[in-house]
Amino acid sequence: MPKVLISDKMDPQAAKIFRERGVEVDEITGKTPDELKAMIGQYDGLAIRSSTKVTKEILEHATNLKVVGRAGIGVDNVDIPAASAKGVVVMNTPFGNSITTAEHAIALMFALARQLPEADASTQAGKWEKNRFMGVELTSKTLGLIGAGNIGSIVADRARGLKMKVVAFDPFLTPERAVEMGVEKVTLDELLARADFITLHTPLTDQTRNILSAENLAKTKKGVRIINCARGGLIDEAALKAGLDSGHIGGAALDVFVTEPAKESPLFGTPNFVSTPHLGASTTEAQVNVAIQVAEQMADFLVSGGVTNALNMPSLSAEEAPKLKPYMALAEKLGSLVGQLSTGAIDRISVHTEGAAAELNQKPITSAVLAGFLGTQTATVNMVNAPLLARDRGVEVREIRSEREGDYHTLVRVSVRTADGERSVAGTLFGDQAPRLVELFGIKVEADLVGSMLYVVNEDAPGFIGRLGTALGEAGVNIGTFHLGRRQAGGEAVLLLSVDEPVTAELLARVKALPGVRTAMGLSF
Ligand SMILES: NC(=O)C1=CN([C@@H]2O[C@H](COP(=O)(O)OP(=O)(O)OC[C@H]3O[C@@H](n4cnc5c(N)ncnc54)[C@H](O)[C@@H]3O)[C@@H](O)[C@H]2O)C=CC1
Ligand SMILES: O=C(O)CCC(=O)C(=O)O
Repeated sequence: MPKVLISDKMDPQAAKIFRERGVEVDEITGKTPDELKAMIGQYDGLAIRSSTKVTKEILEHATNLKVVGRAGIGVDNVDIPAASAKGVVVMNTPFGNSITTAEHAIALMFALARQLPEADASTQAGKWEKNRFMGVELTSKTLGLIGAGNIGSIVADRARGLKMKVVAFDPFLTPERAVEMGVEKVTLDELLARADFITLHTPLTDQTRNILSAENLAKTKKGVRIINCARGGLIDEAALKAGLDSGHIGGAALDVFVTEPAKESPLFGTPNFVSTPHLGASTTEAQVNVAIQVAEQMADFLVSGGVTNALNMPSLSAEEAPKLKPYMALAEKLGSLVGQLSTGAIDRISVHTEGAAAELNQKPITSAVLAGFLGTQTATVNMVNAPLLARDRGVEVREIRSEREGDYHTLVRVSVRTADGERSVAGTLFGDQAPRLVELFGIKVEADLVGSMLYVVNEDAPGFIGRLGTALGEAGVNIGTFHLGRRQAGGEAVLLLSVDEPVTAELLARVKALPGVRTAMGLSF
């Protein structure tokens, strides 16, 4: 039974779903990195929010880990390249908390417009400072939206409901989508010059870091009010403080900070500054949503191989997974076969699907071929890290589909190119389930690739099979299955035998010494 650790505070629905789906679960929150390192080795899955930092060091100790699930959107707390290199799938729940976060941005916009936190503190202090708190209306004001994705588009919708004019800067926003959202697509400079309120909804990337830098803040309208419910680091906090102090910036509300938890900041205590402790996603509804989603996604993956919302692997629905499973087994065996039989550097692998196989999601099939192929060279490869490893090794990967059936109703062909040219192997599924090799370097064969196998290339001549059988018998090796193919009578022939023991160097020497043998190799699947 797979075992999952929930290491951050999460709605109880998550643990309930894991248990219902046959996944054992421990809920242990608040552990230090060292404590997590010591315990992570026993888990197949790790469910987190933002507190747990899934670093390279933690991953090094995660000997059984297959999946990290983030109950939320941002995955800045997960070292995705390190997870990918280790073959660990990283998933998030990209929609479960979007409405809640958008509402928080709107709440902070109102808080700034009417100085609600300061008015509240003053009133509760018994001051009744009616004349001190003069607000502004939102109606007819211009809201500058930086980032018009899931959350940004909900903010735009709510702002339009408040009769605001919305201008948006997002390099990936199409003109059609801008029209659909009812926003005006503008450049960043135009947004800075026109907006009365600016709200940020982008991830933190090299392009967005300090997108509100001192220079850009200086381009804003005097009195602008700024809201950040996305990520710390999008605004230069020192420049923001200077802008608030000078009065150029009329107000700022931050839910997120460069350093979190933000227990101290030069911004604290600044007039017209409002802050919340990364509460964007903190509503009952959002937390139930993300907890359910993350548990369902992780359980799907651990129990049936379905992949949803993975950031480092192609998606594979729970319905697709059982259909693809036998293909992935076939693809992995074919990849492993070409890996074991190839000598010399391979610079290209092509995965060609024909018939029924061509109608399926190709990415998992290709990843399985690469995992099988690279598994012959390195121990720590799986479908997650195989495409990266192939790229790192300079192997070009091609996918070709032909929906028309050939000799078989479904076929996967794997071709590898080396300095000596291109060679291929092909396989099908018998009864849509059982992987079978049907072609080996241009020779028709029909073989189960299973366990220890002996591969022999010989000259097709009478008496050879008898001599080989005798040699194996004398070596005390029992033959399980025997598969034969030849290019033409009297030409090159191929033998694939499954044997009950691993093929030893001594056995290979005996076989190679037989007259007519061109090559002999041990294979294992
Ligand atoms: N405060 C909180 O508790 C929460 C914060 N978030 C954060 O909110 C942010 C936005 O989340 P979503 O809307 O779901 O993401 P999303 O991926 O749907 O949207 C992000 C948008 O940013 C745009 N973008 C990327 N680079 C840009 C650039 N250089 N300039 C302008 N726009 C750019 C993208 O094109 C995309 O449209 C994320 O950073 C996420 O982590 C999300 C949930 C809760
Ligand atoms: O889980 C949380 O409270 C933070 C949510 C968040 O920042 C996100 O989903 O990106």
